Amino acid sequence: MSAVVVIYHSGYGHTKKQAEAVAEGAKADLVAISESGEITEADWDKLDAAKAIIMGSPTYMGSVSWQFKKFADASSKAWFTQKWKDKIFAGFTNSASLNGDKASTISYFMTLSMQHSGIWIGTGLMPASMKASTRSDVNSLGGFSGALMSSPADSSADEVNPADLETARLLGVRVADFAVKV
Ligand SMILES: Cc1cc2nc3c(=O)[nH]c(=O)nc-3n(C[C@H](O)[C@H](O)[C@H](O)COP(=O)(O)O)c2cc1C
Repeated sequence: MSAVVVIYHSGYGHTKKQAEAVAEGAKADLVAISESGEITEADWDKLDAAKAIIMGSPTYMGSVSWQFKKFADASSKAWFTQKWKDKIFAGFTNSASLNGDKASTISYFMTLSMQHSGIWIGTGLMPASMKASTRSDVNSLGGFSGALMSSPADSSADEVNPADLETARLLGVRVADFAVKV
């Protein structure tokens, strides 16, 4: 089992690419939440054993998908005994608009992490916010609290932005570093 687990939902495959990039950076186990909002008992065991949990969901209607929320509600079982206390947490989200209220999704991940008495890790990345900045720069969406990706509504999962994937990968690297330190 890996020290870091990436748990995510993706309806149409875009956020899956982002999750894979985070997992690559963190050398993490990937756990996909199913279309019915379920994970297996073995997946729960992985989460219980992890030092760090990185959460991901597309932003749907300004928040996590209902499948992710079903997982979050099911995590109340771990919450009752504070099983995940002092684990490291981080998050990422992807949506169509450049903004699209992605911050609400990241904010929800942070709330969930605090309910589990965890330690939140942000991206630690400076934003690409100069006149010369482009969408080919790392962290061009300026995510401090979590890694952000924007996938235009008419784009396929194979067309996700490489710089956003690199932003995701770097979040994974950072979380894995902290998992070793803590
Ligand atoms: C039900 C639904 C709600 C959505 N709500 C938002 C939204 O609030 N903001 C936004 O920018 N995009 C929104 N989108 C677009 C998705 O976030 C976008 O298509 C994303 O790439 C989907 O990721 P996925 O392929 O991992 O499911 C929504 C899409 C769906 C299907």
